[in-house]
Amino acid sequence: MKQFEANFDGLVGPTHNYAGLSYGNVASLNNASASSSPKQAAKQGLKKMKALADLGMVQGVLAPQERPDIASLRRLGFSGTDANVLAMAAKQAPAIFQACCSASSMWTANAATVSPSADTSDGKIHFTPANLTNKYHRSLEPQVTGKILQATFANKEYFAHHAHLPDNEHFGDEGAANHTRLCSDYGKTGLEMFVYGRHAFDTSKPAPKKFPARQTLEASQAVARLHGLKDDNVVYVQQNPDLIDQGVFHNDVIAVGNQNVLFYHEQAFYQSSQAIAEIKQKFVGDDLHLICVKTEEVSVQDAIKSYLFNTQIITLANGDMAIIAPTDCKENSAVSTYLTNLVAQNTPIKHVYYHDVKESMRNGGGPACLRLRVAMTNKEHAAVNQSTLINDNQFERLNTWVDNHYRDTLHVKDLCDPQLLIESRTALDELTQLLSLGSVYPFQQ
Ligand SMILES: N=C(N)NCCC[C@H](NC(=O)CCC(=O)O)C(=O)O
Repeated sequence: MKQFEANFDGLVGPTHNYAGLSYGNVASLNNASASSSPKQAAKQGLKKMKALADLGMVQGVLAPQERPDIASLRRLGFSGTDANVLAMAAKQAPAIFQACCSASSMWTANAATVSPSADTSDGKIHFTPANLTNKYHRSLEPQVTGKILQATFANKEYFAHHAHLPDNEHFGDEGAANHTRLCSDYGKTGLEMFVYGRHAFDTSKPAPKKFPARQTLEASQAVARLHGLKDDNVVYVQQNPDLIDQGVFHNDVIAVGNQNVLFYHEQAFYQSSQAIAEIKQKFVGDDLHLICVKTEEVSVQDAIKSYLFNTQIITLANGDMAIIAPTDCKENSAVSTYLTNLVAQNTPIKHVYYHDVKESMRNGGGPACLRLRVAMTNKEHAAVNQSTLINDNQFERLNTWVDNHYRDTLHVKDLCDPQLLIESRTALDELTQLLSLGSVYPFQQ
């Protein structure tokens, strides 16, 4: 039976804006209050999805969330009509209000952790939505993310869905951004690598000093248990705390893996040589390619600015691997030189394709942030909600939908416009028809 890895990208929502919400994510802080283009952001994302579909990849889409999140604002005591809730919150608590307007669910690498059926004890694909406790605006996502995942992967014979971990920072979980699966083939049992930032229940252990560690070891261990993974097929690696303090807020900013390739910066991991030794020892297969980028080749700052490691590494139909990189990598001389040399070396990576995802990059989200990977068999592929898969028709329909409902520009001051809430809800109601999701949003209950 054929095995492959699908990418499910987050569709950018109608309220995409730069609110400087993510302390520790340098791009988010640097671009706070810049004006955004929700329409361009969504179309950039769709263009990348279509490019991968045209490369023969299985490409899906995960719907955005209802923003402004009126229900969350009411839970905080803002009351009256929806318009009044918007006006009251925007006036009395602008930072909280802006957090309730974020389109951050677009970064579906943070939507969940996914364990393919070749790894799990019950032979199903397991999903655990990330609780994203460290950032308030992201902590609003897991409930609806769970509903969207269950409407996308509905067939209980093939897909198992867990509740997100407890909403407490001891179990801070940022999903697939801190999870990499190494395997000799997508359909064979893989080594699932969980990267965490701190030990929540043992403060004697190393931890970053300046920026928060958003993922805890205990959260990663809980997900591995829930997914029924065997200890021999799991490795826990601590992120280098010094790098978190330089702005590496998720592991997918400094490392990325695909099948038998781990592409990472030499400073990525704490006690790196022990971590790599354990990965080598546990990897099932013989030709593991560890592509370690040295600081003198690409500095940590260049890696963070260009998102060299927030690239997607995909396996094409002919077996070659390709890197999907943001154009920011092309614009950085050290990084573009590195990539040009890389494809000429003797590694499985033979091609680099650049994509403009600048609207997302300005909030610290690159190509890999925008996608959730799901390795699957043909039968599991057939069991997915087919309306969520990108083909020529669905691409056209979604682009037209964006053209009809999205604003060309948006500024933080526009977020309390009652018309924007109406536009967003109208758009999402139509989207749930387009993607055959059913009523997944609070406003539809
Ligand atoms: N690396 C991965 N997998 N995901 C990137 C997430 C970026 C996101 N930015 C934001 O949420 C900024 C929102 C704002 O400031 O408006 C975050 O920090 O959680």
